[in-house]
Amino acid sequence: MVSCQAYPGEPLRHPETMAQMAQAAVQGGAVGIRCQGLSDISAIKGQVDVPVIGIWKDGSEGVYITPTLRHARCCAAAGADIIALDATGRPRPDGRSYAETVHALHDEGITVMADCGSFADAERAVEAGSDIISTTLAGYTGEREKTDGPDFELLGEMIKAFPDVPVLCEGRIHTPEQLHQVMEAGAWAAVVGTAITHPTSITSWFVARLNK
Ligand SMILES: CC(=O)N[C@H](C=O)[C@@H](O)[C@H](O)[C@H](O)COP(=O)(O)O
Repeated sequence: MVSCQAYPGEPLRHPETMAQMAQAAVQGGAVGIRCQGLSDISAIKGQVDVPVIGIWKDGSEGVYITPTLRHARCCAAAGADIIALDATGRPRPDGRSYAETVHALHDEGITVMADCGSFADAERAVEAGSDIISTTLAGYTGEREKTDGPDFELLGEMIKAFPDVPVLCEGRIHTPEQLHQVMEAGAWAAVVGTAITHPTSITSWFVARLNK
């Protein structure tokens, strides 16, 4: 699957642009799209037939990926097929726990993906009944080192501990070879973002190599 996101203030941050990006990714073989924000979700849902994982990023510190039940409900209303949310134990702006949020969403028939930053998050996410658990926040919550590539160690631990739960690998998959390794390790699916859809980062990788 491919994550199509542009960050605040960036030139590509426009729903139509992200919808075009998503279509281009699907043409290349993506079987699902992850995207951010209500406008992007609805624009992309209008243009692709593959499942869409929706998130709403609000802020940039603490719990910012779909931080409350309201954010998650809005993503579902915008058309997302799966809603991903921060599954850490950190305080959430609406005071609900992750588990309470998942239970409320399940009552409404919404499929939930848990963005985890550690094995403890994954345990809590499975306990809460998450439909999919993911390594998305590994390296971003201070609990694990930010590895150069995907966090293979956490991925392996999650696959081993939860054989009956779909485990998705997301975060810093930068090459086709890394994607292959992730799937060989037993991931149920993987999301690649920056390396496919963020030209500013990709350009900077080339520039950094020249300046080394
Ligand atoms: C930590 C966080 O906020 N991750 C975000 C989650 O939606 C995105 O910024 C990432 O691009 C996405 O997870 C895909 O990962 P990568 O771009 O590394 O392939």
